[in-house]
Amino acid sequence: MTILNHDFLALTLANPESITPFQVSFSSGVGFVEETGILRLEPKQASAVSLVLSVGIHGNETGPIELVNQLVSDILTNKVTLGVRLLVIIGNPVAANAAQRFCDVNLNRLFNGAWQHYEGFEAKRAQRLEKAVSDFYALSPADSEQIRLHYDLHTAIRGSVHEKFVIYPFVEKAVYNKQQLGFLAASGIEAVLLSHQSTTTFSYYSHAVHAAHAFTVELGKVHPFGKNDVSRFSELEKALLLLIEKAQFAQTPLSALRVFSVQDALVKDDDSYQLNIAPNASNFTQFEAGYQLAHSLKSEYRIKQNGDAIVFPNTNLPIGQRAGLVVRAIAAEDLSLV
Ligand SMILES: O=C(O)CCC(=O)N[C@@H](CCC(=O)O)C(=O)O
Ligand SMILES: [Zn+2]
Repeated sequence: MTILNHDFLALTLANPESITPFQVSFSSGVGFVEETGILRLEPKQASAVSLVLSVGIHGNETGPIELVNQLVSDILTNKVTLGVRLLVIIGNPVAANAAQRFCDVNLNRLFNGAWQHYEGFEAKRAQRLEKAVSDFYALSPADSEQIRLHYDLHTAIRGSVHEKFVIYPFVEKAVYNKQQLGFLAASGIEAVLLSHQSTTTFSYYSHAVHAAHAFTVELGKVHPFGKNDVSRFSELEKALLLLIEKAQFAQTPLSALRVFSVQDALVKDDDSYQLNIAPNASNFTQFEAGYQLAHSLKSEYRIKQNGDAIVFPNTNLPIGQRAGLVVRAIAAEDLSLV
């Protein structure tokens, strides 16, 4: 018999590939373990908010997993009252057990159906996670009365000038949601990157396919299980509690946010591809116009404007994948908001 024992993370790591579905009750609702690492929590009282919280899409990004596992435990033990529909996802339990970012393929490149071109655990998992999100939102029609949310929580390989930041998925008409930005600012997010193109990430999938307010949320530097200082997530925890218990969005003025537009995605085009940065360079390190940021036998990339900065530099990946983003600061007042 499967026992949840208020510890969704322990259950998931003990059953990394699959689990027989089962149900649990708690005072403010009912929980359905639909598959390993996929827990749907339905409140007793009907709610217009359907919130997806995903963590561990990269197996070694443990801080957000610990944060969300504690939240789930507090709901199951009735310390926190569930006031919204909540889908909790621990994305890649196999990689989490191996303390690795992924096993065969980067799971966060396989959404929007990209999984169809790959094999292995991550490909199957991306398909299963899309189905979980799809089924979850199907129970909350995409109309003006319903609010679909997806916060995909990560930690980054490197340190960062702005410790906590989000990637706002590419939105066709470049109109951004004021309430969501205010909520992110209240959650301790310091910077927002406005994505310049469609991608195959989990948050982009929820935005593009399900019209959810969806964000990749970076919460600091990656650490192993047990080595995270979860007090660094306290503002996010507080804002999530208000959302989960009362369906309210904490708000901080948008002036607290630095905004960046993504200018270019650097793509590794050859085995010879190199980034000309210090090995320990932080995310948001700036460069001067003309600086040769990347080169390979096939191409080079020079900085276009003074102050353009790099985020997520990484060349330890297959040819064809993103080796970094070049971002440029823009004035928050220039954003079109709704
Ligand atoms: O630190 C890094 O280089 C990567 C951290 C990370 O996993 N970031 C996400 C961002 C996804 C997005 O662009 O929305 C990723 O690379 O998958
Ligand atoms: Zn990640």
